[in-house]
Amino acid sequence: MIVGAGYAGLAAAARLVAAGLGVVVLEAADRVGGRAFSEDLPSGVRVDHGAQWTGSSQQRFRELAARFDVATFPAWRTGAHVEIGHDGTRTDHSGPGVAEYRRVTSQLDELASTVDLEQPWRSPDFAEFDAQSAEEFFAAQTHDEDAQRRLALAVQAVWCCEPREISFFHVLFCLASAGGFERLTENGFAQESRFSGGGDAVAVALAESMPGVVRLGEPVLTVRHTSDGVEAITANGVVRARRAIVTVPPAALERIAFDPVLPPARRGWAGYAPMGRIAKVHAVYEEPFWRKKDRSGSATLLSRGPVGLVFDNSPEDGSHGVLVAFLHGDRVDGWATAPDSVRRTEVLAALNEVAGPRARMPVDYAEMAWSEDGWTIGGAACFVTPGGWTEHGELGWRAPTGVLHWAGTETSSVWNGFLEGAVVSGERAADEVVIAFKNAE
Ligand SMILES: Cc1cc2nc3c(=O)[nH]c(=O)nc-3n(C[C@H](O)[C@H](O)[C@H](O)COP(=O)(O)OP(=O)(O)OC[C@H]3O[C@@H](n4cnc5c(N)ncnc54)[C@H](O)[C@@H]3O)c2cc1C
Repeated sequence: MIVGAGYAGLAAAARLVAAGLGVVVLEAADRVGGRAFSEDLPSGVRVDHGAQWTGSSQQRFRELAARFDVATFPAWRTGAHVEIGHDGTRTDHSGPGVAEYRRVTSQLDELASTVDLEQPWRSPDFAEFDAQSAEEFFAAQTHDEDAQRRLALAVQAVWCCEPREISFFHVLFCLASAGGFERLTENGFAQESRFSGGGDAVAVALAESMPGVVRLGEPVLTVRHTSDGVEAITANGVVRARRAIVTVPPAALERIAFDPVLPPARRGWAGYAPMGRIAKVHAVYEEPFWRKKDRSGSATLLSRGPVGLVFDNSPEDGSHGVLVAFLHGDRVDGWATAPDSVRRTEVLAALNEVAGPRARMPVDYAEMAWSEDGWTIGGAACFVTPGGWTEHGELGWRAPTGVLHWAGTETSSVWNGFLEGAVVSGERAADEVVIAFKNAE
């Protein structure tokens, strides 16, 4: 059995079905896709509340998309980028601190190149890097406050937390898993293209390719496991299997009662792996009016407001204009709990800064704060707090617990935190199950 019908669970299921095994996927929500969730707004525009981009170096995911004829198109980028500085200064280029920022990020790449992705605890200076936060490392490398603000925004954008919260080793590990800082943060890599049918289109196609396998609206409440098998008690009954692959993010494990309780390392790991905080807000317009002024619609906001990044998320056919605002880390916390009208006003004020007064008058408007999502409880992924890798990485990260196997993007050595990581993790866990069955024959 598989717990969770996000990309990890569906990729695992497809691998097991291909190996001729009987599989059931238990999904709490009433849809597949997990952190990839697309929706048609009243204007007819389809938006991605969750994952939206893919890049050509995300090989397994692209292969799956091609298998199901899910088309992609290049993300909209032409025109000038806007940057709003911490003091509100607006420029059409990058402001101060860029050279120093680049010096530190190339240092990060150098350190990341030494990370052992399969056994991270064997990496050089592992314990030293894991003991400190990214903030501590940055402060020791540069006194340039503008560069530090840029580094902070990069951490917020990628890990959806603050530099003070995240293990510096975890930053290096993720950089290594993606192939470098540039691939994570610069246009044309992780943000190269979007899906014509939405970020969950491949998930929907995968589920449809395995009729009867996925059971929606079936949250797993308790998992009883022995050396002989596993029993999941769901809201609808009991499901039994020889092995289980659990794909929920570590932070969501606390919603499942395990009997017997999970080993200390696995529980400890989950305690060091909180979910990031992210919200996306889409504002839809009759046309992408910013392009008439040769603006790309993309912006970096180093100012104090809730919005950190803005992109042109217009549909492929250009029938409407869509701006998407990203809110991350501390910036989400106060915003998400503010009254509707305050949240909307703050986001539209930021879009006004970026694209001009027409941005204040969208024809459609949609918010999604992932911390409010009942089953995923945050995003884009879990991050690891200082000391977590050292305390529990070796035994708690993804080593199987008897008949329980662990998947989900957080367990991936490749593109950890991304769709690609989810697929790779699901296939790896499925292979563990197949090998376990062969060994038992
Ligand atoms: C706002 C946002 C933007 C993102 N943008 C991108 C992007 O552009 N590109 C990219 O590559 N990645 C992006 N990501 C990350 C990407 O979405 C994730 O890495 C990926 O979807 C994780 O897949 P998963 O299968 O590991 O986990 P999930 O998608 O979280 O799947 C886990 C599933 O388990 C279910 N579940 C939880 N608890 C239970 C339970 N008790 N019983 C049964 N089911 C349960 C959940 O409902 C969920 O469906 C983004 C994420 C977010 C939130």
